[in-house]
Amino acid sequence: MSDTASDSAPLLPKDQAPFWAFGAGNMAGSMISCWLNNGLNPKDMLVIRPSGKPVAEGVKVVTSLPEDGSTPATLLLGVKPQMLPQIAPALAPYITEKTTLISILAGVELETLRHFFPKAKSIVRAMPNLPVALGKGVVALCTDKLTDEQRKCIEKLASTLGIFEWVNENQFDTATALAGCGPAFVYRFIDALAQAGQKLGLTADQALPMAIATVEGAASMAKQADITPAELADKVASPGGSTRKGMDVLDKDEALYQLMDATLEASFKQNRYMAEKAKETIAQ
Ligand SMILES: NC(=O)C1=CN([C@@H]2O[C@H](COP(=O)(O)OP(=O)(O)OC[C@H]3O[C@@H](n4cnc5c(N)ncnc54)[C@H](O)[C@@H]3O)[C@@H](O)[C@H]2O)C=CC1
Ligand SMILES: O=C(O)[C@@H]1CCC=N1
Repeated sequence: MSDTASDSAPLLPKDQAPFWAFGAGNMAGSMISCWLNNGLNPKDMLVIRPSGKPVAEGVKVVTSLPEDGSTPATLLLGVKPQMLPQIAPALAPYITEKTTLISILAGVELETLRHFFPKAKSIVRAMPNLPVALGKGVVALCTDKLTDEQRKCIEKLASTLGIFEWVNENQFDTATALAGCGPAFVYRFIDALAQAGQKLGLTADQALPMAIATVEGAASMAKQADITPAELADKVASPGGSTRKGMDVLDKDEALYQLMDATLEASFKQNRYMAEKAKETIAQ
């Protein structure tokens, strides 16, 4: 894992601009706002989205692809994976031998992206998660080929969003399940922790902030500690105390581990399914 890019280069080198975003919903929108907050020049950015809704001060938003002959040096593809076959034919002519294409589409493989965008200089799959909005996200990355300069630029962009990790493409769906989907699982856990507290007598106004702060504090501590989370758990559990009694419930028949295995496996399988569906469209 890395949280720093290799040097103090600008967020987007001149030769990697203009930077277009095709589709800017929850995820691409969060990435863009983090980059803008960290020095991306809004003038380097063009957002193409059907709603035409503004993104940020100074960023041009259009509802369809420009027809003035302009092309992007870098393009962030942020539509839903199922949209790819519909949007690719119109977008492909804009993706030239000079373009770095960054796709955040869950499940859609490099080979499929290469089929739709054959001329792209490089294609990068990036799997961010929602906390990138705060610069506290996780970004899994893989690519088919990159020059050193492009790699530096990608790492700079990714490190601004949080920490990044290069993975093999055969690890990508697992990274997606763990980190891309992971915030949703953690939010569920927080909600469940708070609801359990309410059932035992706290009000919602008391339980929810306590649950959120407990997870935030525990995660910060796990990040800094020189022992593993499993060992930290044992430090909280005093012999004969109440934590152990609670952990006995989580640990019985490895209940929590089994639940997380099944959870990640279900997400992983859906990523594989989306990959196969996207591949079917290129076989037709
Ligand atoms: N939400 C999340 O936590 C994560 C999402 N992703 C990926 O991000 C992508 C988008 O997901 P969300 O942001 O959650 O969905 P979303 O529905 O918020 O965003 C989709 C965007 O695509 C745009 N769009 C639809 N048709 C278009 C067209 N013809 N031309 C241009 N733009 C078009 C929509 O206007 C919208 O801005 C997906 O591929 C997903 O796999 C990846 C990691 C995490
Ligand atoms: O649910 C999804 O498909 C995307 C991928 C990771 C997070 N959201």
